Amino acid sequence: MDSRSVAPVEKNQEVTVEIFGLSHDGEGVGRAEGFTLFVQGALPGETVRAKVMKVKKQYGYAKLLEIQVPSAERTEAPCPIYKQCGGCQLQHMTYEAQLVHKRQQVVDSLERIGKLQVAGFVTKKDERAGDVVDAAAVDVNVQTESNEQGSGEANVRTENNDYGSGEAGIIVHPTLGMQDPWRYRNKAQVPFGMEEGGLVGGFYAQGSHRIVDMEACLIQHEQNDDVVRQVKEIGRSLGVRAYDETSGSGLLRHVVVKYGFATGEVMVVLVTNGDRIPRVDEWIEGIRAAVPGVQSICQNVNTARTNVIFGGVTRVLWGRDVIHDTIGDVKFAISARSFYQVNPVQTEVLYGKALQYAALSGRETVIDAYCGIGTITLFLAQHAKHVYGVEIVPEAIDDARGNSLLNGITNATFAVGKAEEVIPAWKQQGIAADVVVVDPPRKGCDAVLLDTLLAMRPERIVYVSCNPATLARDLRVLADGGYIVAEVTPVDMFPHTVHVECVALLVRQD
Ligand SMILES: C[S@@+](CC[C@H](N)C(=O)[O-])C[C@H]1O[C@@H](n2cnc3c(N)ncnc32)[C@H](O)[C@@H]1O
Repeated sequence: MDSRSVAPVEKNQEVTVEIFGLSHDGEGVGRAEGFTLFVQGALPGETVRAKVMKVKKQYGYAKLLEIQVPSAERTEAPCPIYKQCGGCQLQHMTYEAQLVHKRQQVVDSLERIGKLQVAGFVTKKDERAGDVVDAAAVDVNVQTESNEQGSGEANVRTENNDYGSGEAGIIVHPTLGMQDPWRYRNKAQVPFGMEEGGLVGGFYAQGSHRIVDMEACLIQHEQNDDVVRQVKEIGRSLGVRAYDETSGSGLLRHVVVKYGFATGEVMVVLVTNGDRIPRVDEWIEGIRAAVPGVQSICQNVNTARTNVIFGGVTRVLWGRDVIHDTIGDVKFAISARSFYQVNPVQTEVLYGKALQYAALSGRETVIDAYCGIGTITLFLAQHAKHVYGVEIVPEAIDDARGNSLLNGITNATFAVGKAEEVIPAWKQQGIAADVVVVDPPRKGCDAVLLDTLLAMRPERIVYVSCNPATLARDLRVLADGGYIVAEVTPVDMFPHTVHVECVALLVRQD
């Protein structure tokens, strides 16, 4: 059936939309003439005029023209390139409202996807560092029509860890946000291109591959902005040509900058379309002179006609192959390619919550599945008898082993492989964990791994997730297998974007 004959609105029509919710991509969700429309830039509670751009069978997309009734949660986005860039999606919403929205996203997923019961909301102060948000205000801020959080009881079960049989529902805490939610990123990955004025480096204009020059990114640490500016200047002075993805010609594709918040150490990686960097000594001298904290200058070669940033070969042009950073009292070596959380301030909050949920006494055997470079593993090792970490990327496990040596940690064992293969093998060898921590990629845990956990029966499972939808799916499986999903704490790792990270605690029922 032709969608036009079904939908009560049509393309290019101007309509008034009452916005009642926020999509997981940060668009306002509303209705015009009973038809659901997604309107970028609109907020719940607003009435807007919008132009219909695309009509599908059940819903459509409309462009914001005018805000007729603004939301109290609306704020002026401070970034001058916010609308063109697309890297942030929520700058037009107050930070407090963003935190509420993120919690609601988690509640929605648990209820709708996991079919799990969420406890009535707690009238308690928000745990946001240094600031206080009345959770009652949070409570009324319902993001979608079908979501009611109820009034709830006091959040006392966390203290005595008595979750009963779980019938009271999952406690979903307020999102742990940042005191200062700006300039938090420790890594910049900036694409380079050519415009009429010469070399530019910045971001892809929305919906295109045109690179727009950028002087500053407000969620990036100032140091990284500064380094990118300096590198751009050096490239211009050396007459470097940026890579052109249409012709496949030109040299400089990306500049990646990593910054250790705790150490001040800087790594600069030039991603090049080819092996040879003409006048490489001048590059090195230029960067060393302009960037005081630089400890490592690397080249990564990527000649593939792809959007993927890094190619297979990385070499050191000057200095070390790693920089260091610390989270809490654990020191990490970070190489050009290794995964390291981009918001170090909130990483400490996230790992602290995972550690709290693990409730270690020092006598436990712990498994850390999807362990990356051993970040959570080494945190746990300081409080457990022994920790086993498993990760699929061999280089990450090399880093993890190096990081345990760096910290003098001797009670951590690492294995390369798929968690869903290595952990069943460990179980067969008689390794039984008291606590298991999982921190999978967005697609969540493999079904075999979940079955293995149910068979291994650890007392606690701590699930760290960057995707509430797959978290909810997996929690359902674990709940059906005899675990109480006790608590979930969202942690805001990426302020002003729609991304939300969570830590969930599951306790064995018997
Ligand atoms: C979200 S990251 C977590 C890393 C680490 N816990 C941290 O906080 O830095 C997920 C990790 O899982 C790894 N991974 C993906 N699939 C895997 C699998 N099937 N088995 C083991 N590790 C896997 C990825 O390489 C990545 O390092």
